Amino acid sequence: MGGTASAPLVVLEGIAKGFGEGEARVQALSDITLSVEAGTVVGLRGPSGSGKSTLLNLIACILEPDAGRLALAGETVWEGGRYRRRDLRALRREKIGFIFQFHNLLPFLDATDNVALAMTLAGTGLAEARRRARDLLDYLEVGRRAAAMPAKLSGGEAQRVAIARALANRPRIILADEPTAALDSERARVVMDLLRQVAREQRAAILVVTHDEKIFDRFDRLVSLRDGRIESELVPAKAA
Ligand SMILES: Nc1ncnc2c1ncn2[C@@H]1O[C@H](COP(=O)(O)OP(=O)(O)OP(=O)(O)O)[C@@H](O)[C@H]1O
Repeated sequence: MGGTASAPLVVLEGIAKGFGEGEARVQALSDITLSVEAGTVVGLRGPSGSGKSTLLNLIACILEPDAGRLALAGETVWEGGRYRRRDLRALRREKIGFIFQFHNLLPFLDATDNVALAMTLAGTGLAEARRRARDLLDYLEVGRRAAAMPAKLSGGEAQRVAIARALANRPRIILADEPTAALDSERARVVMDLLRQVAREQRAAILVVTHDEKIFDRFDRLVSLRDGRIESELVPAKAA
């Protein structure tokens, strides 16, 4: 890793993104400059339509920016009107883990295989993938549910399985879209504390889109978007 070890894992410089043409044009993001270091959990908040999902999708290379520079894990990924990497799918698989509001577990695979699948798709053999899946489920304290089908898991358990899946390929960057929206306060805090632990122990950068005020104190930084711009940023007071 050498010189890039201490560089921020996510860097956006002057990023802009619009949708549509002419009268119907919507400027979803304007002049976004933001860096996220390893070991940090950043919250993204803002009113509906302020650009939170667009920002996450740009970092994930699912949407292409119109202007600016995007660098992930020390590598410039988009600049000067084009992607600097050809294989965006491989980039996503290697560098990024995703966690969604509704965990999106596959209903016909048990917890272990939901996690293992992410690894086999990336080329890991099935036996090794299952072994690591069980280790991850243990790490997230849901190991005793390893053989359960998603329909039998509680919301909090399912979200931990989804986090295990997001960690499967050891991504340094984790993007989460409202990961606690379907959970009560207690479980939401547990999930956020797990994400904090992952950030610290695995030196990951985690960005979480959230409307959920009950977890605001769990972030290292809380960035507020309004009308596609960064309106403010604060360091929340930490609750015990
Ligand atoms: N694919 C698209 N085509 C056209 N307009 C879009 C598209 N995606 C987003 N937008 C517009 O871009 C702006 C930002 O949307 P975005 O979904 O990023 O907001 P958000 O902050 O995530 O909102 P919410 O909290 O409701 O999910 C909105 O005006 C939205 O209507």
